[in-house]
Amino acid sequence: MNGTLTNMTMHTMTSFSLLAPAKLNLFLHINGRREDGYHELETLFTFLNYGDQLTFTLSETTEIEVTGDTSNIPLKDNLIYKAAVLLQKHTNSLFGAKINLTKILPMGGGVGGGSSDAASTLLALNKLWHCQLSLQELAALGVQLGADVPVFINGKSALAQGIGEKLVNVELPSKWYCVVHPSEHVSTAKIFTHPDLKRNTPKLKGPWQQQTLANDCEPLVKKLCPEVEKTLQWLLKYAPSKMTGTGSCCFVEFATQKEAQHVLENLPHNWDGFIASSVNISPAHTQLNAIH
Ligand SMILES: C[C@@](CO)(OP(=O)(O)O)[C@H](O)COP(=O)(O)OP(=O)(O)OC[C@H]1O[C@@H](n2ccc(N)nc2=O)[C@H](O)[C@@H]1O
Ligand SMILES: Nc1ncnc2c1ncn2[C@@H]1O[C@H](COP(=O)(O)OP(=O)(O)O)[C@@H](O)[C@H]1O
Repeated sequence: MNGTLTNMTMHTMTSFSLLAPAKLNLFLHINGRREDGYHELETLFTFLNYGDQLTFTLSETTEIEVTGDTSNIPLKDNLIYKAAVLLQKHTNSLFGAKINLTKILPMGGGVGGGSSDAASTLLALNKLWHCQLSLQELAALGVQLGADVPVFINGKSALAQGIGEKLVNVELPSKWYCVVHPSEHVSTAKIFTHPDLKRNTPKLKGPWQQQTLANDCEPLVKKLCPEVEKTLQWLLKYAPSKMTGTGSCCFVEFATQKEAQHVLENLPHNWDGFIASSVNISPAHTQLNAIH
């Protein structure tokens, strides 16, 4: 077969799917409030092999269409749509896209669902529209959509500072997590603007592995959301329990899937939950690298 480039039809992908993985904050320290009202953080991000499913199809018009589990979010407020429009304007792209969302992650759960959707949209359309922006350029766009969009664009477990955009990659051992979502939505903005939030934790001195670590949002969220307090208490029967981000999701960590599954099987009926293993490389990046 004559394999020279000139005789080959370049098969460019015009439709593919990407995961928008969940993230966990294995600890979250708040060092202080900045001039712009955002907070200086020190937090450890890892990804889970579990998340929303997004399908992207190239369209010859400039229209951006979002279908599927858009629930009650107006199109203009959907972070998927906002990400697509942001990239389209930034690159003066003449293409559009049809994007379908299968929502798996709880909204406002502290697992980064909306931010991850936005990041996977930027990563996918960068490839679909042949924009060829670097990850740094995409992260600089992404941070305009949310403070934890950059970590999903970067796609590696990371120690983060700044508002969550200054990243140092880390290698963590893979673990199994049981993540529980008490039926309460916690607004990230409400927690960060609350007067009782602990926001004076000093920066870590030395390796994080040798320090006392916590989620500084936990005491306030436990006070405001009794269901979160109950969830953390209930999970303690199995392992040390933590809340991720500003909540409301809480999690316990195990070495094996069997242990995580056991907790899930005993979950009280009014709580949702899932189990997943952690990965240092975002599954969205793994999938993207397999698309030619
Ligand atoms: C707290 C973290 C920890 O990973 O995750 P979640 O709990 O949201 O999952 C993130 O920093 C959240 O990132 P994200 O959810 O994108 O927040 P954004 O939409 O950017 O910000 C929502 C609001 O939270 C506050 N905010 C957020 C991040 C930050 N470093 N300081 C802040 O003060 C601001 O009041 C902002 O208006
Ligand atoms: N595609 C989306 N998926 C989830 N949330 C979205 C989306 N688009 C906009 N949002 C809004 O973003 C907010 C935060 O979403 P999310 O990132 O899931 O929270 P968290 O970071 O706490 O996990 C939600 O209140 C929701 O209204």
